[in-house]
Amino acid sequence: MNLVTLPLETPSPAYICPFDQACSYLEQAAKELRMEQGLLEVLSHPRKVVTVSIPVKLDNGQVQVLAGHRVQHCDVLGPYKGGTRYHPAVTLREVSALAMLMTWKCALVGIPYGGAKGGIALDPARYSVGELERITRRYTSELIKDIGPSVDIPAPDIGTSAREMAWMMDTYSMNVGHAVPGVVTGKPISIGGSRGREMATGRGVMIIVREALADRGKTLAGTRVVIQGFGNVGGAAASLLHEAGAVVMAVSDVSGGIYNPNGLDIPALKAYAAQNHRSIVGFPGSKSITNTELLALPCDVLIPAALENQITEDNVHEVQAEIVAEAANGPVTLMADLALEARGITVLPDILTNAGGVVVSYLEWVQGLSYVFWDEERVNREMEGLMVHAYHQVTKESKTRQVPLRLAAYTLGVGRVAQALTDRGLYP
Ligand SMILES: NC(=O)C1=CN([C@@H]2O[C@H](COP(=O)(O)OP(=O)(O)OC[C@H]3O[C@@H](n4cnc5c(N)ncnc54)[C@H](OP(=O)(O)O)[C@@H]3O)[C@@H](O)[C@H]2O)C=CC1
Ligand SMILES: O=C(O)CCC(=O)C(=O)O
Repeated sequence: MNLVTLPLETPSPAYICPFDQACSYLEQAAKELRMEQGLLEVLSHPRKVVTVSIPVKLDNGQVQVLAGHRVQHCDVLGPYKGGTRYHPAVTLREVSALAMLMTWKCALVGIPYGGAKGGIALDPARYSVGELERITRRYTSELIKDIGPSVDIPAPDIGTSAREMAWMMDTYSMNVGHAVPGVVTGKPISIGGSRGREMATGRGVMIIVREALADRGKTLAGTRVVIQGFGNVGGAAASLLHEAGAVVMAVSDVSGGIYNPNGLDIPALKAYAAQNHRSIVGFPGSKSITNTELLALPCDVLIPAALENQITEDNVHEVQAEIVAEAANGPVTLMADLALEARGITVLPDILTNAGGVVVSYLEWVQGLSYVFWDEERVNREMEGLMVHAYHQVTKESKTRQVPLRLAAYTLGVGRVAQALTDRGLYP
């Protein structure tokens, strides 16, 4: 069998490779499942890796060539599914790690998808809207044979939103000659997007945190929460937790954090951020803090909702939370994960905690394929049902196997994919 092997990157001394970490978690699950070595080998490699050059004419007339990736990890359960990231730190190994997480995430929550992820190494803040549109359209054209509603379905991730999904859908549709809403999810409602998708990942985070608190005999009301990241996921989680009575004491974006021990007025903060070019620093009644200080604040629930590798061996001893809820993908490193466990701090793993986004993407795809669109209340109800069910399966698995929640989530997700591979005869 010819397996795709990823090129090595030149690491800085502090570099923690997300793909190596993803493989380590897979290996732990494989050991727990007593998986055969050959099957582990298959699951450790993405099925397909596409890297494209994206030439773009900038507004000043110069031409720049960007690198774009789409990694398809495994499609045994259904079409590949996963977001598209625009961020300067995007690399092929990062995208490959995120694609692998998507495979386990979809299997864990029981939706018929495989895992994929895409990304372009760029800082969207440095490009005009016109430039971003040209970049997105060219990236989509380059991937035209690799995506499609029954092949691979992109969605938003860091640095992208409904706007980019509309450009992707339009470019794909122009190429095939008719409208194909199902080629992306997270698109605007006017072209077949789902009600509830924009808030879905944050809503899922709120639901999982609520369930974890309930297991401890607690409720969201009065729970002290700290959130790193105030974008699609962190912003929605902050709003919904605030609405549910939690005290959101601190939030941050790339420029830094703000803190008020009595709780931030999240609706007022959103209005302030919208007027202030989306930055939150300087919000009246709050104290400015760094992202490093934010992660060390005493609180009940710490929610990293920005990038990977934020809680590491270097700062894990500073964490003063009872629960760390991974809203971002991979925000806690492998070593930090072990240290948190040793200190009795519960980690709600990313493949469970942030799955609300892909669940509503699935509901969007189902609505589009059936040409029947639901109200937001129904979308939220269906999503909540799947998330709560997955949470209880993970906690049960954790008790049965006597393993932390992450390993329990992995054994469920990886186990289902391995079973499907075996049943389909793809792994004789
Ligand atoms: N969107 C989705 O549906 C899903 C997203 N996720 C994951 O959630 C995470 C966040 O994604 P999303 O909210 O969509 O992305 P966004 O681009 O909408 O928001 C990212 C947020 O993180 C902030 N940020 C960026 N860099 C840093 C940093 N170094 N320190 C602190 N904050 C920083 C950004 O600040 P600023 O705005 O100032 O740049 C912004 O507030 C990612 O890990 C993503 O993979 C997981 C599941 C689904
Ligand atoms: O909604 C989707 O399809 C993908 C969401 C995503 O990228 C993620 O869960 O990390």
